[in-house]
Amino acid sequence: MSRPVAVLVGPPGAGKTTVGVLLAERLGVTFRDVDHDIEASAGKPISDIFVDDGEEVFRALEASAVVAALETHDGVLALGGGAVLADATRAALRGHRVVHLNVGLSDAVDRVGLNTARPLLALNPRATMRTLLAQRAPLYAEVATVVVDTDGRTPDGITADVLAQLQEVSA
Ligand SMILES: Nc1ncnc2c1ncn2[C@@H]1O[C@H](COP(=O)(O)OP(=O)(O)OP(=O)(O)O)[C@@H](O)[C@H]1O
Ligand SMILES: O=C(O)C1=C[C@@H](O)[C@@H](O)[C@H](O)C1
Ligand SMILES: [Mg+2]
Repeated sequence: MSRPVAVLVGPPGAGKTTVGVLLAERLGVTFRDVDHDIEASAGKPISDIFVDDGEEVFRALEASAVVAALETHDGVLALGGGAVLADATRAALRGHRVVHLNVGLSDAVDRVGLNTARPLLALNPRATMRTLLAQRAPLYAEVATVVVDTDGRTPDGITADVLAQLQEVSA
């Protein structure tokens, strides 16, 4: 059984996909994004899964996709922003190197913008993001072995910090 070299968690706009790609390049490993796994197996975008099937169905697909990816991927793995909501997913993350990319309200809203690909943030993005950050902060903290702040920082700088902290943890 393989295990990821690092699992990235954090809210929408934290930069899991952006930093994950850079981190994988720096480590010479492959990058995998559970959001993409779900879209590939459902054959449609996440926004369509939310509209056609509802959030509950999406969360069930997500929980299975996370377990499958944790068991089979040996590179860098990014989870969806809400994956940590599932008790089973938080339990499955125990023993893994989990990097929480931390982002504050202002940077998160700026980065996510008005992009309708994020169904939860399609209406009133700022208020929704504020609630989501507050509700999920303890869940990211519970699973993280490394925390990196991303506000006002470039993806390259964040990636260097993640690498340094991962090395410290495994030293
Ligand atoms: N450090 C950063 N500074 C400025 N912009 C950034 C930074 N990191 C990511 N971005 C931009 O913010 C947007 C969201 O980034 P990204 O898709 O990587 O976030 P995510 O955490 O994967 O979000 P989601 O949970 O929705 O998948 C993208 O347009 C990306 O280019
Ligand atoms: O924060 C969330 O709940 C989500 C984040 C995205 O990565 C996707 O997994 C989906 O849009 C839900
Ligand atoms: Mg992403």
